Amino acid sequence: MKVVIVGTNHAGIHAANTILDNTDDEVVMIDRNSNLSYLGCGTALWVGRQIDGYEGLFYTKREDFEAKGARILMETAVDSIDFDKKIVHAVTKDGQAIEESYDKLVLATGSKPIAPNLPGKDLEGIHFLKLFQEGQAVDQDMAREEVKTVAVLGAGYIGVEIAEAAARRGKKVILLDAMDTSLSNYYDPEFATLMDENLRAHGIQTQFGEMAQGYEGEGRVEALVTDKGRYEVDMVINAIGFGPNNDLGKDHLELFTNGAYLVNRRQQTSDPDVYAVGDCATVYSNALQDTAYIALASNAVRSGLVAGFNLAGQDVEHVGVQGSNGISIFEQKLVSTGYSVKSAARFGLDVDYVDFEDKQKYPFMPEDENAPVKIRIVFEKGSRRIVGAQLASTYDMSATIHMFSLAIQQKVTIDTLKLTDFFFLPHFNQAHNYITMAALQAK
Ligand SMILES: Cc1cc2nc3c(=O)[nH]c(=O)nc-3n(C[C@H](O)[C@H](O)[C@H](O)COP(=O)(O)OP(=O)(O)OC[C@H]3O[C@@H](n4cnc5c(N)ncnc54)[C@H](O)[C@@H]3O)c2cc1C
Ligand SMILES: NC(=O)C1=CN([C@@H]2O[C@H](COP(=O)(O)OP(=O)(O)OC[C@H]3O[C@@H](n4cnc5c(N)ncnc54)[C@H](O)[C@@H]3O)[C@@H](O)[C@H]2O)C=CC1
Repeated sequence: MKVVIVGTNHAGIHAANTILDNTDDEVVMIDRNSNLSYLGCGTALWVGRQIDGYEGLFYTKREDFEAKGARILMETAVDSIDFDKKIVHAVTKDGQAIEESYDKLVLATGSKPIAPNLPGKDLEGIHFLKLFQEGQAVDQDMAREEVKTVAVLGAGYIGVEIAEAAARRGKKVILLDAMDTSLSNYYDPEFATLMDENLRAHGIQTQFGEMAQGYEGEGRVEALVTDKGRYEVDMVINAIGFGPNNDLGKDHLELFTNGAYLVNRRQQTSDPDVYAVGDCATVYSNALQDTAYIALASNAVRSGLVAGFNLAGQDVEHVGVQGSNGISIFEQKLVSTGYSVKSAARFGLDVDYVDFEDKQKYPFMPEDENAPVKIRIVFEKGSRRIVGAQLASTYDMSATIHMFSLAIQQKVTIDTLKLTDFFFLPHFNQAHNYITMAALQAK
């Protein structure tokens, strides 16, 4: 069998490795970029000089796939697919048109940053932050002495992380968002405002509840204008979310409401010979118990594995996802899974919640290794199954969210959690720990 994979980043890589490790199939991998496996999560760490450089942000290379027998065509853009004849049409970097036939096709074309369609959008100094090359452009622009003020449009995950990086580079940073807090897609205001205070405490100016209306400047951006003000800036980074890159299959395959390729639990699209994985495809949300779109590397990796196993002849169903995520900015850490109270309402879930706050360890433990942890557990009224959790602390409590992720997946109720056995050792936690104490509040 011949499998063609379009897109060789996280999702495509994991599909390819799974097929190559489990079959003798012919595998052809095609990507328009010159690099593969770039961990975008490291961009802010590198730009903010928290790590030495970008070299470690690539975890595999073309030679690794060639060694396993794959043919890999980089800097080759697929421009169309004949789904009836099962032929992929592409153009190499030298402008040569090529064709690849397939028995099975994997679309792993990822996502595109949403581009604000505002006056002045083509001025110099306005950036996006997805590709490695875009990270390099941001890094180089920030190195310029004249760039003193950086505006970040969108206070989601990318925006907050790059705002921290710009502040660490000594820039004056203005972080703007249409919503009233940062991270509003992931956290309720009681948690998001902790991040907002943290950002402001580190000198970042937050302008929330403002809609950008245009960029101004002569050749290069000089100001960002919103419905509430005009901000003089030397550089702008746009980070208002991702949308699925469905260019190749949108006229042939069934799509989700946002344009993502609709896939079943085996990552198969409406064309049984075409699989879609990663940010270009839908996921099954266990919290919602329905199809959703959640662009995350963690989802890309797992969906690539599922498609790979099925293409290798193993019948594997995706268990679904919770959209578990985390962020660590200066000292503040936030992790969440499933839905917040706010996002549950947006998705039509009728929920209740419990809150608790306590120190991670007993107060007799050294102060510098201890800190308060705030937790919220969200559960569905009626079924009482857990559908979300959020935690905030300066202590690294991040691993706790894995348990909640599994709880949502397995439909654990808030009542089960009340007496669930959690180990206790003073070095780590308290006997009446904040998970138990929060769950016990549920009426
Ligand atoms: C700055 C940043 C930080 C992030 N941090 C995190 C994080 O901490 N945790 C997390 O879970 N997620 C994070 N993400 C999200 C994560 O990077 C994405 O969810 C992930 O990259 C999706 O992987 P993918 O393989 O589906 O798609 P992509 O990474 O978008 O890759 C798609 C590939 O397809 C190729 N392609 C597209 N069209 C064509 C074509 N026509 N012909 C040939 N090739 C094509 C592209 O060149 C690309 O290589 C972050 C993203 C960014 C930008
Ligand atoms: N730590 C992690 O897990 C990370 C995950 N990612 C993922 O990458 C994807 C893209 O990240 P982001 O671009 O940060 O998307 P996002 O969805 O996290 O945030 C987008 C933000 O832009 C705001 N916004 C939307 N339209 C706007 C407008 N017109 N004007 C002002 N603000 C506007 C939204 O309110 C939101 O806060 C997401 O799926 C994210 O989860 C990215 C970085 C880190």
